[in-house]
Amino acid sequence: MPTQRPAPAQPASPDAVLIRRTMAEISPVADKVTSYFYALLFVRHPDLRALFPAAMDTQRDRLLKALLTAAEHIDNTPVLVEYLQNLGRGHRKYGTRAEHYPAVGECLIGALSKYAGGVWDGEMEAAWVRTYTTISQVMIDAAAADELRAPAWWYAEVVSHDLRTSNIAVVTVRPDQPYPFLAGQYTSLETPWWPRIWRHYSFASAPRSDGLLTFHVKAVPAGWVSNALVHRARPGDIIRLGPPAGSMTVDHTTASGLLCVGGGTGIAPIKALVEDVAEHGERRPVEVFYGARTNQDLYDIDTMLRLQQSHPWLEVRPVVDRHGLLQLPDAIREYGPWTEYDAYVSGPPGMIRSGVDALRDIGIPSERIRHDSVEELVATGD
Ligand SMILES: NC(=O)C1=CN([C@@H]2O[C@H](COP(=O)(O)OP(=O)(O)OC[C@H]3O[C@@H](n4cnc5c(N)ncnc54)[C@H](O)[C@@H]3O)[C@@H](O)[C@H]2O)C=CC1
Repeated sequence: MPTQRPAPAQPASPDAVLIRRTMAEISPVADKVTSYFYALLFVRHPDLRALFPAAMDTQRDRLLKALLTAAEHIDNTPVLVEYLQNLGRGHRKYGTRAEHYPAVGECLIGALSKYAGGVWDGEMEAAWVRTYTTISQVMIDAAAADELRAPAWWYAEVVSHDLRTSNIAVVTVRPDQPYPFLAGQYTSLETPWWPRIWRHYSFASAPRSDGLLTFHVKAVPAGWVSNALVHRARPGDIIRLGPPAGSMTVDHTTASGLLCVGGGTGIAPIKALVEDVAEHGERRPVEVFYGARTNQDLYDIDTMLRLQQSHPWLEVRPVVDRHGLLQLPDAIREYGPWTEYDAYVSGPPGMIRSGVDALRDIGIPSERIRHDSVEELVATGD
């Protein structure tokens, strides 16, 4: 998930125009395109079925969505290349190999040509072939480069499980081999109970000398992985981890302050960023706004206040919603000025959206606002 970048000023390329025309045509029938795409893929290439989860409903449209997002933003090269490299590296854990890409491309084009029949012609097909070839080559190259330096996945043993509220757990694991990452990044995680279903979680601590990794997990309704991690996982269980990803990391080349906004379990990477600044001993001002729906939802406030006690440069402000009214963006506006700060925003998508708007309104330029969330970021870079 790249951080935000300004949109390129150039007009759309001819291929991008054709790609977008296809997208406009298929958007009312996107579900049908997805079903047909997977049907084609599994009928023509039954060996690929084993790379996907037994029940396809939860991530049925993830592959197609990622492909279409990438295709749509084909002109926004820096954002796209970073996104695709990440995607290519991340695909190693599924067992994806270079020879699988043409099969997927052929079924993608098969599904698009069927449902975009009204506008589909040779020129459009050629645009998709070129675009898909570029996308897959970036992913294949990134995976090949990663193979030389990192495993496709890590096993990790749960060493502690701390149920903080009825639906939030702090889970600590020990990877089977060194796991290099940066504070502010996230990983993908698979539990033994739902094979091949992977979910993203941020590291809740900066890298530690004992090599342990901690995650904050909230069980969400119908969240298979999150419910298993909160209600079922126990010390001794073995999970799998994908590679680290994300660029919401601290820029140690500047001395600017950090304005951190964390909502709910989105506080996890913010805590890691605070520890990172502490370890670098830079004494930069760090202001944390920690938002939650209720007092009880501030499940990590004790840790954050302890950090504040040990670090005079750190200010932690809990912000609890009032009568169901969301408070976080307003709270940021009340303080400041923030012109000398870099901003870090982490939490639910709606909070990121309104948080980023609030930060821009008070004069923080987009390039100084960092947050995770692939689709939104690619979209704002549009
Ligand atoms: N577990 C992890 O490592 C990480 C989780 N996340 C994401 O953080 C989210 C956490 O969810 P919950 O704890 O259930 O959060 P929540 O729904 O309880 O909300 C947390 C805070 O965000 C505010 N908020 C929510 N929606 C808002 C909106 N539309 N506009 C303004 N403010 C809004 C709330 O007022 C509250 O202060 C999830 O979406 C998760 O994917 C993000 C980064 C890391």
